Amino acid sequence: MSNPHSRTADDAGSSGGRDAETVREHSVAAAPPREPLAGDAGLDAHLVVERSAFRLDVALTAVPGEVVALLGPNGAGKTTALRALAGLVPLSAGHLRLDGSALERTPPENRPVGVVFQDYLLFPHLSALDNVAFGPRCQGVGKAEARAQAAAWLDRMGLADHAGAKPRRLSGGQAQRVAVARALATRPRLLLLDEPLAALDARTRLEVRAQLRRHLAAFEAVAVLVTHDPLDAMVLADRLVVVEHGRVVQQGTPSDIARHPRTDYIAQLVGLNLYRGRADRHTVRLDAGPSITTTEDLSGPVFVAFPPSAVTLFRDRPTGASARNLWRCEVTGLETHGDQIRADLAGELPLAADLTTVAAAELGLHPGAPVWATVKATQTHAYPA
Ligand SMILES: Nc1ncnc2c1ncn2[C@@H]1O[C@H](COP(=O)(O)OP(=O)(O)OP(=O)(O)O)[C@@H](O)[C@H]1O
Repeated sequence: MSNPHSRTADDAGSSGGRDAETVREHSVAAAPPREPLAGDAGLDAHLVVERSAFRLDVALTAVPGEVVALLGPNGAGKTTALRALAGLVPLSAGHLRLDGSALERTPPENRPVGVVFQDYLLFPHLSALDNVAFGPRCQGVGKAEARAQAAAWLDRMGLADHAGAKPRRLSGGQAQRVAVARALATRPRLLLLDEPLAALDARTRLEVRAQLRRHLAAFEAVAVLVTHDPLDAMVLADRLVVVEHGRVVQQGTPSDIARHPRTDYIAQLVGLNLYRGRADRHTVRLDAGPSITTTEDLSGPVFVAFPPSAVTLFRDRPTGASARNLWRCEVTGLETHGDQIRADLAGELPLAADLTTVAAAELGLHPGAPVWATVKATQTHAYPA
């Protein structure tokens, strides 16, 4: 979702004359009385949105504390789904319940929903502190208390020194964190993030992704993020919901989906072997399993990722091959995707490997076949967790 409305927040001044719609996007006014149903905590949505040549029909559920990523190609309907959750697009059919309360008819400003937009939409005339204090103020919190709450959020985001800065003085990564703080300061029961890292350069993205992951892990309500980027989705989310042509084509944990992609798009996009471990220079000891040698020189908790195409399989233990990143595995599944075969491997390191049909035939791969798998350190990618 690039810009949910055609206007910007330029006219959001520091005093009362703010654009009503802008206010609505970022604030949660006192919610009308709702009648929660017992045992229905979290999100239960069936989003149906009819457009001239497009129909979104997506069921989405999540429990409090869960981070769900909506992943899909351009035009799949991710943005439409996010806007429907925010109340910026009406449902044509279906339902939307949050913590047991029906929200279909609740206007956006009354939904307990926080949104972080792709371009952040920070109010340019307000300091970082006042941007964050804005939500609590709209909820009726007194000025001093709202500012105190905002200061605490900025502190949590590592931005205490930038509280007085206007958005134009903030780096992309800092502005992103202010936008997250602003959304969280309203204490939403549903946090929506639209391509939260897309506006950042590659280097900043790494750092901000790791920080965002920590904040999302600490967030006790439901978070839904939209992204094109499989790595963002896999690192940030507990569960991926892949949408193509307005429909959910697959959902599951990142590792389930990477190992058992159900469409060619997913196979290409989320084909990523991803592990957590602890780095000591170029060696990462995995939380469960062996070590992986990487080119990055890191220490402490990290992720290591490599694509299935980086894995080379051998029938017999390769002689002369470096002992690094060499694992004995067993084929547990084979799936064809176009002219590629994805092999699902179990063993000391569960992983997915892509190979051509010719290579698979030459290796005589079949479920139960023992194989040796290698990955060059240069084809792995390690980054702080
Ligand atoms: N206002 C609109 N009126 C009619 N059709 C629309 C409107 N906005 C989007 N669409 C169509 O709805 C479909 C889904 O668009 P949407 O923006 O939700 O996809 P997306 O998955 O978010 O794509 P992207 O990743 O490119 O942002 C597309 O076919 C798009 O052309």
